[in-house]
Amino acid sequence: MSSTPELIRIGTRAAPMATFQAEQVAALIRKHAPDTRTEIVTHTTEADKWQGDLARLGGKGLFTKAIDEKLQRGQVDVAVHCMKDVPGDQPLPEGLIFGAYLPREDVHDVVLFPNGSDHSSLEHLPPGAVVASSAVRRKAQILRDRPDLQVERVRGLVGSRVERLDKGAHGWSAMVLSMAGLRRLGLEGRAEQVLSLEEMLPAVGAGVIGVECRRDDGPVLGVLQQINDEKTMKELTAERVMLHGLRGHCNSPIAGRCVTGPDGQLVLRGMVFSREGAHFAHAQLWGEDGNDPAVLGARVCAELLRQGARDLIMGIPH
Ligand SMILES: NCc1[nH]cc(CCC(=O)O)c1CC(=O)O
Repeated sequence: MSSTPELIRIGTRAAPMATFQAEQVAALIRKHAPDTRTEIVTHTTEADKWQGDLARLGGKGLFTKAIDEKLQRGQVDVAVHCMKDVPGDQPLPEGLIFGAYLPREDVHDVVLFPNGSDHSSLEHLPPGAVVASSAVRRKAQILRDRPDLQVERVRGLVGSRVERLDKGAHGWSAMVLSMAGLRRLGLEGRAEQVLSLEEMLPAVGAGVIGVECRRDDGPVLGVLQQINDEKTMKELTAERVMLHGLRGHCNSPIAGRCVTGPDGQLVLRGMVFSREGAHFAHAQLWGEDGNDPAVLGARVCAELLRQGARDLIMGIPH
C-alpha cells in the first residue's frame, strides 16, 4: 500500500472551461481521499493566446504541452486535460500516464444561432450561409450534407466565440460546439439543435476528462485509481488505439466513438473524411477476443486503412 499524498497540485489551463474541469477533479479527489488537500495551479498556454491557425503554431498539442512540462518537472502532481485535446499522432510525454478518466459526459455536437436568429437548424440555412467551426472533423461532416454552406474557422475561448456569434461581426449564421463544453460553462441553453451521431460523429475522446500524472508517482496513482471510471477507460482505449494507428495529423478529419453495450460488449465506430466530406472511410465493429479494447481499436483502424483512410489523410495538406 502506498501512502496517501498530503497535497495534490492540479495543473490546468487558465480558461474557464479548464478550471471548471480542474475543480471537478479536485472535488472527486477530496471525496475519495479526504485526507488529501488539493490546490489548482493555472497556466495560460501559448495556444490560448494565439488566434491564428493552430497548425502553424505547432498543432493542437500546444494546449497540453506546457502543463505536461510542469508535471514532468514536478511543479504540479496531476494535469487535467480534455481527452479531445490530447494529440493522437504522438506518444504521451516521457514519464507521464493517464491515471484516471472521469465518467464520459454528453458526446454530441450542437448548433448555436445568433441571439434573435430566425433559424433553428442547419438544414434550413440558406445556400452560402457561413457556419463557424474550428474542427476539421466538423467541417467535413457539415459540408458532406450541405456542400453549399461555408465553414469558417473560429478560435479562442468558447465563451468569447458565443459572444462573437451574437454580435454578428463575422456574418456567421451558426456555430457548432460540443454539448459537454457548453454545459461546463453553463451555456447549454444556447444549444438550439443537437446533431445526431449520424449527422456528426464525435471526436475521439469527446466528453472525457483525463487526469495525467507521473508514471512513477505511486501515491498519486493510487488516488487516481480510486476516481477512475473503468467503463470510460475501456472505451477511450479503443478509440485512441484506432486514432494512433491512423497516424493522422492535426488537419485530419477523424471521428470515433466506442460505447459499451448492456452486456459489457464494446462497439467501436470510426470514420475518416476528405476535407469536404465527399469521400470517407467508415467502420463499425464489436469487441471479440475477450472484448479487449486495444484489439478492437486496432481492428477498426485496419478496416479504415483497408478502405483507403491513409490516402484521405495524406490528401489533406498539413
Ligand atoms: N475543441 C476544443 C474543446 N476540447 C474539448 C472541448 C469540450 C469538451 C469535450 O467535448 O470533450 C472543446 C470545446 C468544443 O469543442 O466545443
